Amino acid sequence: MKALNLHTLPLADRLADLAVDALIDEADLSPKPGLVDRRSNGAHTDMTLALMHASALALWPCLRQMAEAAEAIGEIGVPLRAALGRIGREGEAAMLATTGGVNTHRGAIWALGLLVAASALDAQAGPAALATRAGRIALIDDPGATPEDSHGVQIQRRYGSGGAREQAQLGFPAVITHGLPQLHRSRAAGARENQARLDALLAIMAALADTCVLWRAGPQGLATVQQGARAVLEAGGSATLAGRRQLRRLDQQLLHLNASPGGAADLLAACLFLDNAGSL
Ligand SMILES: CC(C)(COP(=O)(O)OP(=O)(O)OC[C@H]1O[C@@H](n2cnc3c(N)ncnc32)[C@H](O)[C@@H]1O)[C@@H](O)C(=O)NCCC(=O)NCCS
Ligand SMILES: Nc1ncnc2c1ncn2[C@@H]1O[C@H](COP(=O)(O)OP(=O)(O)OP(=O)(O)O)[C@@H](O)[C@H]1O
Repeated sequence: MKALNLHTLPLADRLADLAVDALIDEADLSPKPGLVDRRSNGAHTDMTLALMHASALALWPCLRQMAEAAEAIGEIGVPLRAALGRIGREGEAAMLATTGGVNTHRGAIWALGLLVAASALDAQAGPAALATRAGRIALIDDPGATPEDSHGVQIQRRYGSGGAREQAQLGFPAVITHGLPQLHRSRAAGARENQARLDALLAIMAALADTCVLWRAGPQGLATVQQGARAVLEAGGSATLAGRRQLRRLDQQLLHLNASPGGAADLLAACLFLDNAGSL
């Protein structure tokens, strides 16, 4: 039987496949502190692993359309930003229809949408160049945006924290400076892939002002998340017994605080996407 040559699939299909794979891998990764994973629903009462999977799969058409729009428009500017905004809002509607109104992947549509579009403009670019290019798209005002009072907007007002929008506009520093280097360091040190990914998530958590955490647990909760994530890595990471003990402790603390690092989880998916984008 002739093997299927994946490279014959259109670029936009391959990018959407890669992004959905990253979302599924993020959801499956266990044990994640406070988040939905294979073990439990973490600090969430309205989400399950099956719901995360269904949501991820429902986003495939939206991610493919974003890549197609970038290929068709061919350059960074207002027309591309407007197209991504429109498709992103349709993606959010598809997500909410699939989950019965639960916000499973809002931040992920934003981060992966920008990265998929950046990759479609130049599939040969490396992770740092893709993140910078995604940041340039995020800096453009979306002419179709309507004012909203999301949790992120309220947190920005209360604490001045820039959240998902600013993280993208800066070129995803939590991923490029923290998540990806930690993923590579842990792999090089002999950690299993699952452990290297957990370490990458922890490195992102330690660096990020996650508005999901700020919303539910305030600045004190955010400090607990950041310090706890750092403590796991300083103990040797999730490949060591001491690191796993700290990770268990952090998970219990987050459940007690009802806090969940959802923004860091979205950025881990972005990190996994960028790690694999070279294999296109
Ligand atoms: C910019 C976005 C994320 C809205 O941000 P805002 O902070 O107002 O919203 P909200 O609190 O509902 O969601 C934020 C999401 O980002 C994640 N997040 C939280 N903190 C961070 C952070 N510091 N860095 C990255 N992601 C974060 C969370 O998981 C959450 O899901 C985006 O959803 C948006 O503007 N959507 C409109 C449609 C659009 O333009 N889409 C473009 C597709 S490329
Ligand atoms: N494995 C995961 N578990 C939980 N959340 C995740 C996971 N992966 C990504 N996320 C992100 O976390 C966000 C969910 O956070 P949260 O439930 O705090 O949001 P909310 O619905 O805005 O607020 P709340 O439920 O606190 O009122 C999602 O938008 C999603 O982007």
